[in-house]
Amino acid sequence: MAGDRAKPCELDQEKYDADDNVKIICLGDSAVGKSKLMERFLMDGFQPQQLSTYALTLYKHTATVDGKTVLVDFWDTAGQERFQSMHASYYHKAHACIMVFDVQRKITYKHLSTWYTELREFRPEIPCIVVANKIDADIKMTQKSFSFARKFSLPLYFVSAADGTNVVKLFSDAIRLAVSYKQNSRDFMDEVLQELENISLEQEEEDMLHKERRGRAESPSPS
Ligand SMILES: Nc1nc2c(ncn2[C@@H]2O[C@H](COP(=O)(O)OP(=O)(O)OP(=O)(O)O)[C@@H](O)[C@H]2O)c(=O)[nH]1
Ligand SMILES: [Mg+2]
Repeated sequence: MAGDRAKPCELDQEKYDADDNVKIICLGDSAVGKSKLMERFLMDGFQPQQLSTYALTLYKHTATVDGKTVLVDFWDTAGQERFQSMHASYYHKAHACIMVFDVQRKITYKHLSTWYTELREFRPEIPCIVVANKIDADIKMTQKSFSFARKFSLPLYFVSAADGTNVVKLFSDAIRLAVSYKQNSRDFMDEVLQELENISLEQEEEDMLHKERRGRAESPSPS
């Protein structure tokens, strides 16, 4: 779907036409393949060199969900920040989370619980997908049952950024979940209520102005 690929310079008109805008964050230890997964999905490519994400990378992407244009912000950051804990703004208003571990390094699987605890502190309700990456390196791992996902009733995807297995499915499902969360969550209701409040405040202001003007018109002018 060429139309769904990242187009950094052409977003303005699409932004204007878009029905929705969602934020998806990526969590997981350093070198589990977070950036490579995004690269694979957004650029349909894979450069094997190891380059740890330095600060924050934000990828803008346009997708179509049920015939509607959706703007997606993918947030990617360095996994080593786990030891200092992620800045709150990383989680702020996120609509879905992709949480990655490396099937070749057990420790990255063990650390999922720390990532998950932090995620839930900031975003108690958002959909979260657990991702077992690098299955190209050890296909037997797809036979293993990873109890972490089951324990928290989270979907588990076996993927490979290197050969592309399940990558499009993972991201398409994450976008779908993010959109549905945004439409149905309390966050959304809060936004609607805030909007209604703003409208009624504007109405009140208008009424006051109207009354003031009428009062001035009715009171006899000093002669
Ligand atoms: N075999 C294999 N290697 C992978 C795969 N995905 C990533 N890698 C390799 O794993 C290394 C780390 O990948 P990154 O995407 O940079 O990892 P990251 O999670 O973004 O790491 P930080 O930015 O440090 O948090 C790179 O050398 C990649 O080539 C995969 O699916 N299969
Ligand atoms: Mg990275």
